[in-house]
Amino acid sequence: MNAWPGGSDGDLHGEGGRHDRGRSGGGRGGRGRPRDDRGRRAGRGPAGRDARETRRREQPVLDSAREAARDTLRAVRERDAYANLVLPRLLRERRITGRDAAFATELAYGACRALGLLDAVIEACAGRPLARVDPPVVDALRVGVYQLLRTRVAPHAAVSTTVDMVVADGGRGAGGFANAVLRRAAEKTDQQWIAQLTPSPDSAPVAASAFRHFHPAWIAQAFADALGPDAGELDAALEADNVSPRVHLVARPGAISAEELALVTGGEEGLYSPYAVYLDGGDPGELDPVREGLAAVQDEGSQLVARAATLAPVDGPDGGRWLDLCAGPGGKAALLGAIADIDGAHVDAVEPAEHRAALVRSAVDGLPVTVHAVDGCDSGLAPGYDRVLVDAPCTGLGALRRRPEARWRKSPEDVTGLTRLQRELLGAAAELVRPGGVIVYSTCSPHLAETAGIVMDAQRRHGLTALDARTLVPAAMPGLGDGPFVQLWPHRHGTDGMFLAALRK
Ligand SMILES: C[S@@+](CC[C@H](N)C(=O)[O-])C[C@H]1O[C@@H](n2cnc3c(N)ncnc32)[C@H](O)[C@@H]1O
Repeated sequence: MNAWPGGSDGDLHGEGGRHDRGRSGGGRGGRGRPRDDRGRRAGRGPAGRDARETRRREQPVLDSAREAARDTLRAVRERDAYANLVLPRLLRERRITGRDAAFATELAYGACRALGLLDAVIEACAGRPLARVDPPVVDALRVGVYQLLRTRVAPHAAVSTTVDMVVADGGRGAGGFANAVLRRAAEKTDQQWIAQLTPSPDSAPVAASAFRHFHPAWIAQAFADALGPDAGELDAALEADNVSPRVHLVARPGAISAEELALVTGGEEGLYSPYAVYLDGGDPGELDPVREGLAAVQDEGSQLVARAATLAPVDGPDGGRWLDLCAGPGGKAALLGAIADIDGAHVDAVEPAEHRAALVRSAVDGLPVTVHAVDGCDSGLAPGYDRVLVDAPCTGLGALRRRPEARWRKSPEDVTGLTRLQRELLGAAAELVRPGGVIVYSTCSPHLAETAGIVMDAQRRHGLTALDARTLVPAAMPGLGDGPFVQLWPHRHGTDGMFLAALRK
């Protein structure tokens, strides 16, 4: 198809290759009228406007939503920025609101997630590796190809607006190159490109699923390993990372019930955690119960982990000495603290990073929690705890849906360094818990090396006994497998992919 009617083929080597809005004398589409942000044709204006438009057409017409998306991708690439921190700031600074803000968000986050497919298509169309394309041009092409393959934006609008951005940034030669790449990309649908570029499902089924659902193959393999006999759910597990999660609130026990919180916020009570409320939109920071400290944003899976740490059966009476060994930024410490307040217990919360320890202090304000800015592997705290929560630093593979670019940043090498720390922290917990006391070990990752591997190693080395963690979450939860550990999944439970094990000394 001709994505940009009347357009030149450009130059795949990035030389010359003027794109043709000027040549047609009629603007984009050669029909004499410019398009709006989505490529729709604008109505004719009063006398004098046509002349102004002709003059304007000689300059690239920039589009604030697409530029914000392109600039977000640039910040992610150049300075390892988080897309979901950069984009809201750009939208605020540039006063982009309403539908334009929603469009920019879809483009920026969607392109970050789909990077594997977008880059493979760009390489196929450019006939050269991405490393040999000017990086700022790549940023714009990612936004353009995303529109062509994953949105309902008219192809000619996706092409022309992207070429405009490239010309404004890199000149007409770069614009011609971008035009040619985009027109080739527009010749096929996303499904056709996926069919053409996916590794063979027969010889590499996991890599094929990874490509289809925009994940690095090693992450898809880690999910498949963790799903084990349910590896047939791999596609669903990967696809769940491509959807932004609903906001979950936690109703602080003793301060407000989930039922009251749902009524006040217009939310819906959670399916599993007795403290959870789901919100459909809006800024949770604006809600009165959140501003007043009665509720906070917290994934339902995290709520279940903190709750499990308070429920796991200890041998003998619970003396009320509880420990959160990896507390920053304080979500679980706050829930533990609220339950401790009701149960007459006290929580020590450990977080070595001073700025994160400060976040814990603020989260637990008014609760029976003492924050210690020390290393959990060598905390200096006196042993004898009844309950210890080790919510260990991990790869975060269970929360990829929260950070659009995260999956492309992580590497298998990250796992090695983290498992060493996880082993040490669980060893420290085994020293600090009293005989008969319990440790709850959790990660926001389903990677077996970080989950069952660490726990089984600790059982052997420290003589800990695994309890059936399935009894510590609501019986209504489906798909908990054979135990004794619990692995939550976004596609099954709507929570982050939290892992949870309970061990008694
Ligand atoms: C997964 S996060 C914990 C999240 C927290 N439990 C919550 O719910 O808000 C892991 C935390 O462990 C901290 N951490 C890293 N190294 C540590 C260590 N040696 N000892 C204790 N905590 C550590 C990290 O700074 C991070 O804040």
